[in-house]
This record gives sequence, structure tokens and C-alpha cells, in this order.
Amino acid sequence: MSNSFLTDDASWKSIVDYYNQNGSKINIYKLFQQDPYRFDKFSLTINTPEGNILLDYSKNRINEDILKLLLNLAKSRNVEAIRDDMFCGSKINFTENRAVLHIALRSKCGKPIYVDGVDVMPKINAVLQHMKEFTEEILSQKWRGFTGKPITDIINIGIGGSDLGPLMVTEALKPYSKGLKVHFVSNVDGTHLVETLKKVDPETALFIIASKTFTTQETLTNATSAKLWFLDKAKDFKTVAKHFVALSTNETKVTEFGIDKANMFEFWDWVGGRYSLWSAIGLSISLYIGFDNFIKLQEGAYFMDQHFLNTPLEKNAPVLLALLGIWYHNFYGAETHALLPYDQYMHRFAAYFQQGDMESNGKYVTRSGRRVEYTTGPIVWGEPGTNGQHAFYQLIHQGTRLVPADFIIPVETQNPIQDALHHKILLANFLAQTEALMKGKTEEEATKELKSSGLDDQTLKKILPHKVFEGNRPTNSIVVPKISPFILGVLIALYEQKIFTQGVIWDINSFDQWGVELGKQLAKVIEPELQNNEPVSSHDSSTNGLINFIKQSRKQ
Ligand SMILES: O=P(O)(O)OC[C@H]1O[C@H](O)[C@H](O)[C@@H](O)[C@@H]1O
Repeated sequence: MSNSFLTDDASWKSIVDYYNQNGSKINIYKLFQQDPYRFDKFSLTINTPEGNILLDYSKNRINEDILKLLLNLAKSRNVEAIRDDMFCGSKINFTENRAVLHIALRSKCGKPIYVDGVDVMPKINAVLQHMKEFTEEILSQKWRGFTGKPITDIINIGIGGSDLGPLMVTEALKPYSKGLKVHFVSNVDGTHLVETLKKVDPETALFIIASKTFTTQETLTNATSAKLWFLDKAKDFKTVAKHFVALSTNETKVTEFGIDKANMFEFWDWVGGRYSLWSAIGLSISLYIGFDNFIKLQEGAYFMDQHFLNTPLEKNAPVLLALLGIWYHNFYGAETHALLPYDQYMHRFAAYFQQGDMESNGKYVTRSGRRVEYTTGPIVWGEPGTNGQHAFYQLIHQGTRLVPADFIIPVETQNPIQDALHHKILLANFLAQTEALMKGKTEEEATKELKSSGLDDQTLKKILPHKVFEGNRPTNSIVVPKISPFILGVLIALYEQKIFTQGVIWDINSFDQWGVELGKQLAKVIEPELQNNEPVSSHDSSTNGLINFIKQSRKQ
């Protein structure tokens, strides 16, 4: 493991020097004009059993020199060695003394993976078997509710990593649905639960209480209210066993809540919440698309894990994405990164990776406990194309901020209506946007356009500056065959491993999340204060003012 501070590393310093001398001069369009082979040099194809995936990273502010320096940085910061540590079950999440083994959950090579000398694979396979049997019972309608009716609706109650993954995946894989309706309740705002319960019938509803710790306030509050709602109709407590299951690492809390041990699907502390969709947390995915498709999703991720493990860094897709991100965030000062899937089913992809990336790499303390002197995790955001084009792309094209973006599209649509006309339009927009962002529009081109529209010289002069696009906006294009379970698995693991690589280079622990704790602690103090209408004075004047305003104003 590298011990030197990142900014003292010679490989970092060379990038600083290179950036200072060349950073502002690099123009992507000019590079394309100079080199007809640029696409071949800066793109790669990954051959998967479900077709080829193309990663085109040629529309970036890079050339062979800077790429080499960035790859040296990855080597010098021991990305490969720390990657291998993760895959071997080392406790790289050292602040929680835990291994990081979401990669074991989806491992398909049959080899043991050890934590504290114990192979974790048999446990993983036993839970997968449990998930398989349970999925089959529900889908074959053998499993019946308390009045003998089959289950029609599943309601996943969880938050953060116990919600976002299954929600994103079930949305992305809707065409693979086996017929059950799936609902997700996460927000402690009672509205979320109430509105969901309006859509389901207690006789045919299955509640999945998903919580790694089984102590999360939001989830337990929602789960308790759901149980009360259910018992109000079912009356008999024994019927809970037919309608409530738990996904957790905490057997004691699960049984305390009243869920039978037999209805608990276990996972382990070495599964990080935001990396847990591959574990029992994926039960709603399995129920929705079938167990075989859930395994295909895992196989896709395993495929990407193998690519990450075995491909030289210069052809390694997650490593390249990570290095490009570092180039923009640390050198060009880009603060955000946009994820723009051109696939409506993937509309929660960016939201999912907001947690995946920002909770992993939103940290200012290095592994040795020092404050960083560089920026770390970017703000991740995005919406599906083409909607984003009509909303925020203006800022990406002509705004003052640099917004590196990943454009993702399947070659095949799941819905080829009108002879796939919709998809051709979608593809054309996908292609045009990255071209426009890179190329821009010169003053000359804009003048020509305005002249041909018959504008007089005076108006032309006034309007011209607004019609010019600087271009040189960097993008990656990721083209996949189709959004199938396997390909989605590949894509998710691609970003997971990108996040891992960036975390290693920034020298932070990507696998803890202490930053979410303080707010939780303070909420526990405030909550009892809201139980009466007495004014409070124990906080700062703003917090006191807010609490007292609410107390004076409320009618409930
Ligand atoms: O699964 P749970 O234990 O209920 O945790 C749910 C979520 O809440 C925590 O506060 C963390 O920020 C997340 O990483 C986690 O996924």
C-alpha cells in the first residue's frame, strides 16, 4: 500500500506539470482533426457473451502523453495491489474492521474466498438457494397469503442501499418482469407508505423489510406502520409469517420485530449497504424478474470483475473511467459528473450512483488520517436522455462550468415501436449531443448560419456571441447491446470498480460512511423535544427558532 501523500507522489507531480503547461491548450476537436486514428486509439470493445460493449473515450481532453501519466499514477498509487487485497477478503474497510466482499456475492468461479480464515462462499450459496426456493414458491403461487390467495404485490421497505439498488434494477429490467407488482417505500414521510398501501391488498401483499442493521429509524418506523396496517385487516399475529420477510445481518433485531427466523434472508457485515443489491437485498429483484435473471445480473457483474482483475490498466474500462474523472476533477476543477443513460428504463441509474459514488468517495480524510489537499468524490447527477436535453444541457453546452458526462445507450431497444423509429431518434440524439459538446460551433460557422437566415448585419452582430459554442466539452460514450440483466450487471460493476479505483488514488476509505451519522444522532435528540409544545432553548438560535416556530404553528 502506498504510504506517500498523493500530492507528494512523483507521478502526481508530473500530471500537475503537464496540466500547467498544456491543460488549457488541449482541444478535443483539433486532436480529431490532427489524428484520423484517434477513435481507434482511445476506445475499447469488451466482448461479452451477450455481445460487444463499446467504450469510446476519445472525446476527452486527452492524448497519449497524459494518458500515460494518468496510468502511471494508478500504478504508483497501488491500484492493482489494493484491488487484489479487496478480492482476497482483506479488511480494506479498516475504520469498521471489515472486508469488502460484494465481489464474493457474485463470484461464479467456484473458488473459496476467506474472511478471518473462513470461506464465505458456502454461506453465500446457501442464501442464494433460499432466495431461489422462495422466489419459486411465490411465483408458482404455492406460497399463499392468510386467506389462501397468491401474492400479487411485493413492498420493499428499506432506505439507502436497502432501497436504491433494487429500485433502480427493477425499473431498468421491467421488460423481464414475471408479473408481480413491486413497490418501494423508503421515506419516513408517512405519505410514502400511505400512498403505497392504497395500491395493495393485505391478502395478497408481501412486505420485504430490508435493512442491513435493522436499526434504521426510517425503515423500522415504516415497517411497524405496515405491520399495524396489515394486522388491522388480518387480526391474527400468526399470519405475519405469510406476509413479512426480512433481509438483514441482524437476526436478534429481526426476531424482536416479530419476523420468523425462517423468513430472514441473511447477509454479512462485509457487504456495504450501497453495494448490497447482489446480496439478499436483491430479493425483490429476484421476485420481480425471476431468480435466473437475478443470477444473470450477478454474472454480468462477475464478468466485469474479471475484466477489472485481469485486464492491463491501459485497457481496463473502470480504471480508464476513474483516471479520466481524476483528470477533470483534480486538474480542471470539474465539480460534478453527469450520468446520462439514453434508456428510459434506466431512469434511476444516476440516483443509484449518487449514493454509490458520493457515499463512497465524499470524504476529506485520507487512510492515514490526514486531511486531503485535493478534491475527492464528484457530485454525481443526471437524468435519462432525451429529457435532460430539454432541461439542463444548455448549461453543459454553454455554461461556465465543466461537466464531464457519460452517455450510455443500448443498440437495441426493448420497445421498437414504429419500426424502431423512436430508437433511431434516440440514437441520433445520443450521437449528436456528444459530437456537439466536443465540436461546438465557431464564430465563422455561426455567422454563415445567421447570414443564410437573412439577418441584417446589425442584428447579426448582436446575436452572434450567443450562437457560438466553445465546444471542447468532454464525454464518454458507452454503447451496449441491450439493457438485459447481464449487461446491466456489467454496467453496475463497471461504475462500482471505477469508484473503487478513484478511492484508492484519492487515498480514502470508500467503504465506510461516518458522514451520515451526525445528522442521525442530532435527530434522536430533537425528536423527543417535538413530543410537546414547550419552547426549547438548548440549541443554537436558528435551530431553537425553527423548532419553536413549528411547535407554535402546528395543529397536530
Ligand atoms: O440497510 P440499513 O442498515 O437500514 O441502512 C440503510 C442506509 O442507511 C445508512 O445511513 C447508510 O448511509 C447507508 O449506507 C445505508 O444503506
